[in-house]
Amino acid sequence: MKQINLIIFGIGNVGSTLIKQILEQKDNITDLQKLDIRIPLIANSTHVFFSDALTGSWSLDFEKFSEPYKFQDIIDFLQSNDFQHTIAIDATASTNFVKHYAQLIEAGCHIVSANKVANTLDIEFYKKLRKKLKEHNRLFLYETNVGAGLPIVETVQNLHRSGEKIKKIRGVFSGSLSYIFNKFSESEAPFSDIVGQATEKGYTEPDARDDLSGKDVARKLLILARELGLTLNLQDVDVESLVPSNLNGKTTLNEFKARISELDEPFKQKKQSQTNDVLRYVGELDVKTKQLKVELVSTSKASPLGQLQGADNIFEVYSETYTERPLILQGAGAGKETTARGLFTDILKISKQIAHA
Ligand SMILES: NC(=O)C1=CN([C@@H]2O[C@H](COP(=O)(O)OP(=O)(O)OC[C@H]3O[C@@H](n4cnc5c(N)ncnc54)[C@H](O)[C@@H]3O)[C@@H](O)[C@H]2O)C=CC1
Ligand SMILES: N[C@@H](CC=O)C(=O)O
Repeated sequence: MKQINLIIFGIGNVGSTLIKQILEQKDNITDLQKLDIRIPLIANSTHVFFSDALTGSWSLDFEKFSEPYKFQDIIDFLQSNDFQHTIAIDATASTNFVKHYAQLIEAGCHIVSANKVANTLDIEFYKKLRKKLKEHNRLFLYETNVGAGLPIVETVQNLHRSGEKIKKIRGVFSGSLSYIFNKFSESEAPFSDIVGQATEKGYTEPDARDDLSGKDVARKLLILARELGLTLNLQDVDVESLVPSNLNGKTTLNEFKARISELDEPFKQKKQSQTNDVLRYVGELDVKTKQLKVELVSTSKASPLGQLQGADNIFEVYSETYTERPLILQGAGAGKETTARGLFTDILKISKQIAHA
């Protein structure tokens, strides 16, 4: 029996669902996989809760017993406990938090992340992180960075590592925008109401402008491009933003929320003027030309992109083997359950690897 300690940062939609899934599966995993999974620490942006044994009432315990913390408290906790196997889970959307990855690795943690920031900061940060992981013999998995629980990152990595030349990846990379345009195309509701629904369902980023501006899709394209060895940066992605500049930039999130209905009329007009059946927000990565672009397109309802339902993503991978007809991955591309399950899968992959090392 190997003991695996998870320290979880971010207990919002995804983090709290992950805790629920782990607690539900804990006994099965102990019996079948001989892994004793424990969660000795959970934290949000301000408070941490140290626990001997997290139970189903963890959120009440967190409210009552959590305490304000500095990041050094986490490192001190790891050093004083000297756990044999620790995995740090990043279920935040924080840029500040990823700057602590190096310290976590030095303190012995492997990392599993849903947060796309570490993989999309400048290429120097990206390379340094991988060097640090190598020096300390630690693992970093981030399948949920693209397509939530869909295994697109691993598929692209496997094809690339086995020498398959990937030429193009195209598709709908955003679960929230998939949901938004599916609903918007089929209903009379104003655009802003549908964005609100996507946020309520947990599909959007904490700041929905990260989705609407195309930044989230740009990040996903960049993550796949870097897997293929392209040393590009976020600025290299050509993005058609859906947020007018007067609501982006210096506008606070609360101001944006108060004024989001300003998007209703322009989107109504876009819908009325489209030449085809449905709107789709499409990402494309052309490996040869190193061009990454994100744009709103009007497409036939009968096409694979047009047939998407709910918050589904679709990824079409064109390569030397998959030339005429691409390899296709399709399914829910956002949502707390599917994303948490993706994190859980990454945790088990690392656990098995370290348990058998
Ligand atoms: N919701 C979805 O469908 C998917 C989400 N993701 C990613 O999962 C991550 C989390 O998303 P949600 O759970 O929806 O967000 P959320 O807003 O519901 O939760 C974020 C959590 O992170 C915490 N946090 C923020 N800064 C922190 C810091 N510096 N240290 C510790 N905790 C911090 C917040 O207090 C909150 O508990 C994001 O990076 C998102 O891109 C990835 C795939 C799908
Ligand atoms: N906000 C993202 C969530 C997953 O990464 C999306 O809409 O796809």
